[in-house]
Amino acid sequence: MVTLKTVAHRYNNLSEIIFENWQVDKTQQWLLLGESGSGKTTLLHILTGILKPSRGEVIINETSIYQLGAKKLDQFRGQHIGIIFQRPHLIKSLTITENLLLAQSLAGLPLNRTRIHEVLDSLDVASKKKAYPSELSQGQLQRVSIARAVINKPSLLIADEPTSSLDDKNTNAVLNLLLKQSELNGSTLIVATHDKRVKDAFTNTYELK
Ligand SMILES: Nc1ncnc2c1ncn2[C@@H]1O[C@H](COP(=O)(O)OP(=O)(O)OP(=O)(O)O)[C@@H](O)[C@H]1O
Repeated sequence: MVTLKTVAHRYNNLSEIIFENWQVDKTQQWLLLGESGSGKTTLLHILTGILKPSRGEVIINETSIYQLGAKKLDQFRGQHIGIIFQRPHLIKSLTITENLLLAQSLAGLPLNRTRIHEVLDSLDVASKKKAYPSELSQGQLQRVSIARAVINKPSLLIADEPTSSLDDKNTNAVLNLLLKQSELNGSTLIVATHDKRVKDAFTNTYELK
């Protein structure tokens, strides 16, 4: 499902960050751990097609992603990779439904309002579908961010520090949502964090040294 082969990255003249080979199988749930500065964000950018590593190969769903042209890579990302950022990235001038329609459209997929309702409902925010992001609470916004990440049933769902600003109760709630949504959508889940509270929920760990 996801394979990292002899991947390493060097920023300018800094020393090379070397990533151990990694094989992630379909529907597995992984934690990506590492201290600050160890390269988590770099690896997430490499995995999501944003940063071409200086060397090595990244294969997602049998596609070696950095061999795709820019346009194909953009479309591949929209269709196969869902990303949940630490803070919600929604477009303020669009309603929740319009934000999700945009995610379908950017991936080159047909617009599907039934799917949007179904996903919002599974995250308990369907009542907000006509609202604007500024009208939602932080917790609701985070659930909508998860909805946007899973709307196209991505094979790979990636969350970057989803719990670092949350208290224990909300940390558990968000983790459970991520685990449930990855199962519902048949997605492989990778959660990057330095939040040790998250460790117990996962059996697979990739640790950056
Ligand atoms: N654009 C860049 N140009 C130069 N160096 C960079 C750049 N981005 C990151 N680095 C360096 O690469 C190393 C890894 O950074 P990265 O952001 O991947 O770490 P991280 O594990 O995500 O850290 P944190 O948990 O603090 O966000 C660090 O030494 C950082 O200074």
